[in-house]
Amino acid sequence: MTSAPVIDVERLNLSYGDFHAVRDLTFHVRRGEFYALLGTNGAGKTSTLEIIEGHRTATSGAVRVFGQSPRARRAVRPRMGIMLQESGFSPDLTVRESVRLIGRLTERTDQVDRVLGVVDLTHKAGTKVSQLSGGEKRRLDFATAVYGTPELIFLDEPTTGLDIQSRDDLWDAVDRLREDGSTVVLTTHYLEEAQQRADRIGLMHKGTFHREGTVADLTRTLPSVIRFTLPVPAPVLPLQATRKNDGKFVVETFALNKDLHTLLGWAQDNAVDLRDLEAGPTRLDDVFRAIGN
Ligand SMILES: Nc1ncnc2c1ncn2[C@@H]1O[C@H](COP(=O)(O)OP(=O)(O)OP(=O)(O)O)[C@@H](O)[C@H]1O
Repeated sequence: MTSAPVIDVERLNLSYGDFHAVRDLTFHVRRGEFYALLGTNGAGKTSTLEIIEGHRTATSGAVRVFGQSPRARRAVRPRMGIMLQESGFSPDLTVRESVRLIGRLTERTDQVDRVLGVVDLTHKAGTKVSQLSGGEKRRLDFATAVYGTPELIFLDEPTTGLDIQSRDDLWDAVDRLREDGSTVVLTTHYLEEAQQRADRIGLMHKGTFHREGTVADLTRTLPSVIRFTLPVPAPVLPLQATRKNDGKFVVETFALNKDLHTLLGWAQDNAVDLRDLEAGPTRLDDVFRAIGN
């Protein structure tokens, strides 16, 4: 990964009438990076992406994509693959015709059969869009990001409605695009997908960043959690724990390994059966839950 920025956003503002949807937002996405733009409902993610994609004009601020205005469509558009939440393919076109259309609209070159293979729709090539299942339509939407291996790919809730196999296939295809050097910008409410893959995350709330950084940056300020249930009666615990309404004990810690070691040693020494034991690093879900607290 080199450090050349593919996307530069400086003090971006967007108002819808009196409503200030994006507020002084600044961020950069580097070439080859996997950047996840996450946030609460109505945080301003779609509005921000629409400006970067050239679909909407900012109220103020500067946005550059490949060093150019996103409004310079002829220069910028062929280099971007945009998988929207709904691509709006005509219901009367076949899958093959739709994929061919992507080539014409994006001015990228590729082999239609290759793209059909990547999105696993070869067997549906002659089927009309209106006859596809929800998941198959979503895979056809994904073809817009795959066609011609664009340098910059936007994935807007890409796995919504996909079964596990199709999700895994989609992420495998994204991995291959990244191996070819593509930069990826993801929005999703499936936080685990971002946690597993994103190099950096911009976490939006009310039009601006609540936090920005790597997953480790975002999670390090919150404690890890150990949960378990105990048989009654049990000897006094070696750690400070809170007993929840469901009977589970919860230990919050910034020293997960050490405290887990202590707990397991105590259980063994006292022949205590630790039931339903769960322990793990802080998850992005917890960072989200802490927004506004
Ligand atoms: N065309 C519009 N006119 C007026 N307000 C709008 C318009 N589009 C979006 N908004 C408002 O701007 C705010 C940001 O919306 P946006 O769609 O960018 O959020 P989001 O982060 O993508 O949300 P979600 O996760 O719910 O999809 C919301 O409060 C929304 O109601």
